[in-house]
Amino acid sequence: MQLKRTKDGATAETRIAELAGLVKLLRRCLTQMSTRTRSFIETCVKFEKEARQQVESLELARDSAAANHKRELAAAQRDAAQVAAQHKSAAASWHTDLDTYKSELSCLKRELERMESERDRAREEARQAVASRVELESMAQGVKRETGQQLRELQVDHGAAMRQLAAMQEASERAQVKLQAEVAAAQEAKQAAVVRASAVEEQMASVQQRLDQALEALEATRSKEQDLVVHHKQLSSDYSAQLARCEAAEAESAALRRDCGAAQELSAALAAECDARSAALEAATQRLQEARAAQASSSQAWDSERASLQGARDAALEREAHLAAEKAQLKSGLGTALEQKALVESQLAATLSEQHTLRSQVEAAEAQGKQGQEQAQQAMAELAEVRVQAQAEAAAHEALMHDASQKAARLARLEGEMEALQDAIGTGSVDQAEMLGRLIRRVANLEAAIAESSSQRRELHNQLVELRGNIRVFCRVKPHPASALALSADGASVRLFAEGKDQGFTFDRVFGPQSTQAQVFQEVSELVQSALDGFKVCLFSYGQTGAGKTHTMQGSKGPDAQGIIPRAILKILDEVERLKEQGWEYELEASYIEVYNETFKDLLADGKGRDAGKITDQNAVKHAVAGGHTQVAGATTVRITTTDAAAALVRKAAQARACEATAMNAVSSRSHSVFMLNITGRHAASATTLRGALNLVDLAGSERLNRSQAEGQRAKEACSINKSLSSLGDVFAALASKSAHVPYRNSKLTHLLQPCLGGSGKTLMFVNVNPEAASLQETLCSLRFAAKVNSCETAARGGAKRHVDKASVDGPSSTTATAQVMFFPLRCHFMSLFSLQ
Ligand SMILES: Nc1ncnc2c1ncn2[C@@H]1O[C@H](COP(=O)(O)OP(=O)(O)OP(=O)(O)O)[C@@H](O)[C@H]1O
Repeated sequence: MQLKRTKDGATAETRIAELAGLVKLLRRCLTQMSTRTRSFIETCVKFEKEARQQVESLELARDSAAANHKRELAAAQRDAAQVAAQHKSAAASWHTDLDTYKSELSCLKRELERMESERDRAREEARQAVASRVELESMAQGVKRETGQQLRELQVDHGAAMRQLAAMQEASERAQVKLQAEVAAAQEAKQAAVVRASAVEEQMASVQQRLDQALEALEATRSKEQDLVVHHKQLSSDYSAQLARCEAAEAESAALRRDCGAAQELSAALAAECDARSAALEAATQRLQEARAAQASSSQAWDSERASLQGARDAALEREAHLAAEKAQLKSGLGTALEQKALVESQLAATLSEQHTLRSQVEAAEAQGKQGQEQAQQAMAELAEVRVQAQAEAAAHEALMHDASQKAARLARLEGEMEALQDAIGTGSVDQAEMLGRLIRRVANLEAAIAESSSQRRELHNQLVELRGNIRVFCRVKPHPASALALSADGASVRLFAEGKDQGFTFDRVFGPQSTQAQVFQEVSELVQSALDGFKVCLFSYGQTGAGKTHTMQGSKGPDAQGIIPRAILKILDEVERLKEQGWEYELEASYIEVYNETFKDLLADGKGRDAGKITDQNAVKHAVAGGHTQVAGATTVRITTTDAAAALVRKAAQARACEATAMNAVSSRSHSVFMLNITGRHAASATTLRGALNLVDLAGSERLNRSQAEGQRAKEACSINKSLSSLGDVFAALASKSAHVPYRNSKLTHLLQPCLGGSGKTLMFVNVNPEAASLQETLCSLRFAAKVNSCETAARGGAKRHVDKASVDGPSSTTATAQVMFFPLRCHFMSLFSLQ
């Protein structure tokens, strides 16, 4: 302006002089400027020194605060855990007690019911037992009575039978004696009768003889009589004849009388004759009379004889009759005696049979008596048994009653306790409710404290991670029998002899050949946790082909051989499950991208072939503003909810990955693969949303072109790989040199990973090295590259940022705020520097 303003009439000399003046002025200005700059630089240096001191003091304060925080957090966690445990244990014990009481009560109730039913049953049984006992007793008494009666009867019967038997025996004996006597008498009588009978028979014989004689005499008499009769008849006939003759004579006498007159004369003559005749008649009459007298006398004699004979006969008959009667009597006596004997015999037999019967009866009675006795004994035994049983039952009943009363008392006591408890619960419901409310409040406070402590833990954890550095480098050495590398004992450095000198490299962690996948993941798990806490996290595996990059990232089959990707997914899913309890809801969206020849390829796309899943859009990478998620347009996004789904996704991607044979590694990955997991966590209670991302990158081999002898397509791949790796190196270099411009867009890979690589992300790089002597140069290159990355400090640009959205008016999360406050002075200082520039 001064130079432009040319004064009128100014000459060259004046203008030179003027310019000289201006130059002087400028020199003065410059001098002043340099003085001021110097002083400013000095001030800056001073200020920086102060700032450093301040930072140091702040760091100290922060450390102490962090330590305090940690201590407080630990104490709070302990307190919270203690209180939670106390609460839990108190609630659990209270619930357990209550449950125990309830179960005990229900148990006791059940037991009581059972016992009551048992008691009722026992009562019923006891009643039945008593009734049966009474019945049995009555039965026993009846039996006893009956038995006694029977016994008595039997005894009486027995006695009577015995008496009867004795009497009968006596009677039978008597009867026997009598019978014997009678028999003897009968025999005697029989003998006598026989004698008498013989005598009678003799008599009878004699009588018979006499009778016969008499009969004979009678016969004779009869014959005589007949003779007499005949004689008489003769006489009678004679008499009649004589009478006839008399009559005739009388007729003749009359005739004679007449003739007597005539015959008187003649009578006289005839008188004379009559006389003669009368005299003859008289004589005949006389004779007749005499005959008659003789007859009369003979008849008298005969009559007497007859009478005597009749009498004799009658006597004999009488005697015979008497004898017959006697005989009959004797016979009847004999028959009677025989009958009596038979009777007696039958009586005897009957008596004997009766005796036998009686004996058998007696025996039966005795047997019955014995049986009765046995029965009685049995009944007595039964009775005793029944008594014992009844006593036992009574005792059992008593015991049951006692038990029941005890249990009833226990139940009553428990019911009382229960009532008391219920009263306590009822009356203390207010206290209980208060207590419960207090407990709930305490639990809520504790949960809040836990949430707070959890967020503090996150903050502290991230501070810790930040303190360790937002770009960290781990070295992993592949196992090899002839290792050209020497690992230090501290596990943080590695040494190798190359280019004529011993060279050492220090990293955040060095994993030896023996280190396992689990140990490796253990070290990176905090970064995975950071992704869940809302950070953009990126993990690389870098190294020459065959150095173990895929092994580290992907691993192989089997739980022990699994690499970081499957383990990270597992951890995240576990954490998501665990955080659900704290009210966090997480959403996991995964993509698997391949960067091949500077072109994106969707590894989850369906279809086969070279161009399958190829993303032609050059602006496919979309970084959302305000900490949102990065998306690759056209790439498949899969929502992960289970480990199986994640495993299937990883498998699919691994199959789709472009693997081509090279001279160095038969399955060498000629592309970079990026497993992108966008994590969104929402906490409804605190209206918080976290947006984290986990990018797990398996880089292509970093070997030099000539070594892999790649040609054509392989050479193009190698160029592309080298380009993207060198771009990655450039980004790290820019970050390391705190360059204003970081060339993220120089490669697709760095562009994709920009949010993680930048100051607000967290990066971990694995440098995988093959310790074989042949790979020494490549190993040296890899280690040098890793060492450069390790020297980067992205925290100087504001540190890692947690991407938290809060619906409340609190503004950004405390973590972010802390991180910003912590680095504010430095940033201001550099900002002012940049403004001056
Ligand atoms: N730490 C290790 N322990 C055991 N085996 C290993 C280890 N590292 C690598 N390997 C084995 O070495 C071989 C090559 O490893 P890997 O495929 O992981 O190499 P890479 O670096 O991914 O190679 P490229 O870049 O060509 O894909 C594999 O068989 C793998 O199992």
